[in-house]
Amino acid sequence: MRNIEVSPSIISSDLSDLRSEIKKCEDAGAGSFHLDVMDGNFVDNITMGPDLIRAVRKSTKLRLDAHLMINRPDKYYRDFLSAGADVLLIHYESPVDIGELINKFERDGIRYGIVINPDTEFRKVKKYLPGSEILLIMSVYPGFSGQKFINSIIPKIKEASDFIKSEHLKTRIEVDGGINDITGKQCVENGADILVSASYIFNNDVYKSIQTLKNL
Ligand SMILES: O=C(CO)[C@H](O)[C@H](O)COP(=O)(O)O
Repeated sequence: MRNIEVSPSIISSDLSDLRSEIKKCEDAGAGSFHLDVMDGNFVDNITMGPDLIRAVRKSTKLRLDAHLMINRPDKYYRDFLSAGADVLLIHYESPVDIGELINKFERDGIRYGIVINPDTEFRKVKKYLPGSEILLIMSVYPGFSGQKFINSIIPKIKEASDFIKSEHLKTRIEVDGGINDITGKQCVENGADILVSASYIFNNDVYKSIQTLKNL
């Protein structure tokens, strides 16, 4: 497995704890951090904004992906970039013109990835993949950590992986939601490159669980 991306959304909101947890994840071999940005509209939850991302940025040099679960990624994406996010993950389901937003990213050299919810078919985003660094396949309905992995998304990972190989694209497949040693293994076997995980890591020994996912 190439990359374990830790989602620190369930770590304490105490900043010194956040820093020590981040350090622990780095020492365990995490490849990047996944920052869940939720606005209480696109999903039924509110989480980190640019200021918290800025705090995480100060604590790590690893890649920061900002997963924008918000209604207006077009209006706010610059705030996340200036806070220190490296890659913007935008939902196909966002109520904005995704094609137009991607054109802006391409023009301005912004790194981005496309996210699809469990019910969204892979074929809908095929055309956006050539410039997309990441295709994030959600394995839960976005909004909350600690949900159960939805098994029916597995064929979508395989379909995306076959397509990416046949088109010789560089897009990496990431899976997020309910990832543990068992579900993570299924994702890897079907072509996932990056696994995002929060509860499996933080409800267990951080070092051991990151190592287990890395070794899948
Ligand atoms: O927030 C989420 C969905 O919106 C994620 O599922 C989170 O990034 C990972 O959490 P967990 O590993 O507990 O499923």
